[in-house]
Amino acid sequence: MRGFPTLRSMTHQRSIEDLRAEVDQINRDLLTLLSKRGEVVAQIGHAKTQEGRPNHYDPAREDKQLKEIESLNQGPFTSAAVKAIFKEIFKASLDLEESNDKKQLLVSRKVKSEDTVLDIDGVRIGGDAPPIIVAGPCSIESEEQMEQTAAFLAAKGVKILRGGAYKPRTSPYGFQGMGVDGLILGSRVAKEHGMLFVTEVMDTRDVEIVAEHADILQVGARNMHNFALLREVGRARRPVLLKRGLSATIEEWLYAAEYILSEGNNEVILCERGIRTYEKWTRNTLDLSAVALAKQETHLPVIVDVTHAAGRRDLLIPLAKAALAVGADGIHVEVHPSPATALSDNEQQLDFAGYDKFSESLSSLLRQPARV
Ligand SMILES: C=C(O[C@@H]1C=C(C(=O)O)C=C[C@H]1O)C(=O)O
Repeated sequence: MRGFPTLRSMTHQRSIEDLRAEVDQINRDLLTLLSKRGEVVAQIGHAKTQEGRPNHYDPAREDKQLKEIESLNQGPFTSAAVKAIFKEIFKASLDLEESNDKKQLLVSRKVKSEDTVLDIDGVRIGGDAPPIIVAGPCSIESEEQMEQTAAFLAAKGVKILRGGAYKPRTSPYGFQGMGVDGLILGSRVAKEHGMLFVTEVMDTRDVEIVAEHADILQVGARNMHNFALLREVGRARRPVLLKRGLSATIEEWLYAAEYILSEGNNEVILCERGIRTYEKWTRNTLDLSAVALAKQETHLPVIVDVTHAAGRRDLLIPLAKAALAVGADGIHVEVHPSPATALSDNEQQLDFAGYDKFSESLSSLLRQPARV
């Protein structure tokens, strides 16, 4: 039939409203399919987590799907347009997998929104407690050294005495620590002065003996990735001070804490101690954003080891002030009666006069709980 369209043929052309109603229905169908896809993807994500796969992102799998989609595409959209849409779907799917994973982390605020406050024999750490000071020598060296340090620090109101009995030294020929004798000495001296004793454990085989003598077990920066040790301290019924690894990302640090919590030990104190960067004027670079982020993402107390972060005495006061300003729940600082003759870290430990100046400079900040 030729000529102008008749009224009848025109009625075949559907109205915009009618077409839009169909689009609305297609949107609903697409959404149903997308949600269904999201549920399946979430199950894939869960399976990956259970298998212990470190990455959810799988570019090869995404690529395979894009190739198939391209070969099936018959228009009207170009392959580039269809692929762009699917890439968005993959991205949203990956976000879903990863956020589900985070949601389940025991360290996360999504699982426990309120601050964890440790109460170790009346010493409160985290939440609304005023910031604590953990102080003492790098290594336990002698009775006289420990006695003098504990007496001095206890008189200044310090409640937690540190001191290494097992030392992770760069050189195997460096002083390796006093071992069990150091544990016995450190715990006795701390007790005599009404202090808690924190010391590092480096080996799964030592966890039991260290837990017998220490009030808090320290996992050092070099062992943050020692998953067997993390699990073992997770089984020990003692609070754990977990230092961030030298080159660990914040995520790796929090996963390390997760290892401990996953074994049933919820009493973990995170400790930022500076990370390795290209900077040479400081031993490490204090990562203040890690402190703020760890406080934001987790419910655990976070303290800052200013001694190792700086590696030099002249920066301890400003760095400690900065740490408290970003919400740290405490400061870790090395103090030795005679740093020049110390068997380890003699560049960075404070002597007693230095500690006096340090604590006076921080006194107003130490009275108040950290508030950001
Ligand atoms: C769902 C998966 O995880 C991610 C999301 C994908 C998707 O949405 O199709 C594909 C690969 C991964 O990056 C998977 O590995 O299959």
